[in-house]
Amino acid sequence: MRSSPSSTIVIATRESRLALWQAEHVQALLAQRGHSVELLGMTTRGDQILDRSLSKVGGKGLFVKELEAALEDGRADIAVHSLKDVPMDLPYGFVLACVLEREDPRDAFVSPHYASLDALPQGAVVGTSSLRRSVLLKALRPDLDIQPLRGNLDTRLRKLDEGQFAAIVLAAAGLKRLGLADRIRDVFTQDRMLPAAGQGALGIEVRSDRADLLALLAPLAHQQTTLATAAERAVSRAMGGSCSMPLAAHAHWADGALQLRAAWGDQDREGALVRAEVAGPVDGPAAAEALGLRVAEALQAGGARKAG
Ligand SMILES: NCc1[nH]cc(CCC(=O)O)c1CC(=O)O
Repeated sequence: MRSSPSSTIVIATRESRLALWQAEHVQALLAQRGHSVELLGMTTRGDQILDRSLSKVGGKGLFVKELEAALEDGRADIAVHSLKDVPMDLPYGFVLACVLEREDPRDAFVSPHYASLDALPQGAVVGTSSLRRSVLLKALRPDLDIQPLRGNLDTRLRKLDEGQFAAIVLAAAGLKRLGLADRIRDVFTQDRMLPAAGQGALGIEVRSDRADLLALLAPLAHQQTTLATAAERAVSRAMGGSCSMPLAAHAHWADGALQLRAAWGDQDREGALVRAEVAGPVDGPAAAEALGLRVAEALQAGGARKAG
């Protein structure tokens, strides 16, 4: 049972430095609105399994299940997630209450010795455990030796500094949030490396029966990010997306329209990428979803195959 008074909002959070930053960020936003907020730190299966590629051990749900258990039994009220790590369909009884304004959605090139991907010598070892980043890197530089890289941000940077890799590729958002922006040597433009659905955005999950929290959190929503990420997540959902599929989806606003791009990597044919792009006016969640479905159809028309 929770010991705090019921007027205090309890945030369930993983205990990595990034997760804590994100939970504290939401804590500060709610405090500004006069709410009292406490954090409940937890270790998830995804944090414990560090020796295997996540795509082999059950996917991204690994990072959210324990947090949902805390919401279920009332130990906590809300869970703050990197939207990228939130499965496309939440378990029954849970909803995303809101999506906050997005940080930099791009991927970053980090290296002690080289200024950019193009500057890497032939056959250089590059660390990433993201299938999406692997296929996009292979498409840009087929000669590279892509090796798995797991662990939280500090662990990944330490492995780089120890010399295990010539370079690593990480989300710019995480580095910026932790004050590590000076480690970024280069950022990838979206025509070179398209981000994952939801990258850089935060989502707040609650139990769907908590109308009180849905109302309280609604003002934190950022409408443009909400619609852009809804379109991105619709592509992923339509493709049966999980982290075992190399799929990129990113939407940005241009001239009042939402421009949605996606890329799908064929794991059977190294370096083969299917790309699709659709733009249109989007005035609400249904239109965002429809844009996502159009892009998923275009991917499939180009040869992309759904999972499962
Ligand atoms: N999969 C791990 C993960 N989940 C969220 C982020 C940080 C960036 C974000 O908020 O999207 C990261 C690290 C990374 O991809 O380098």
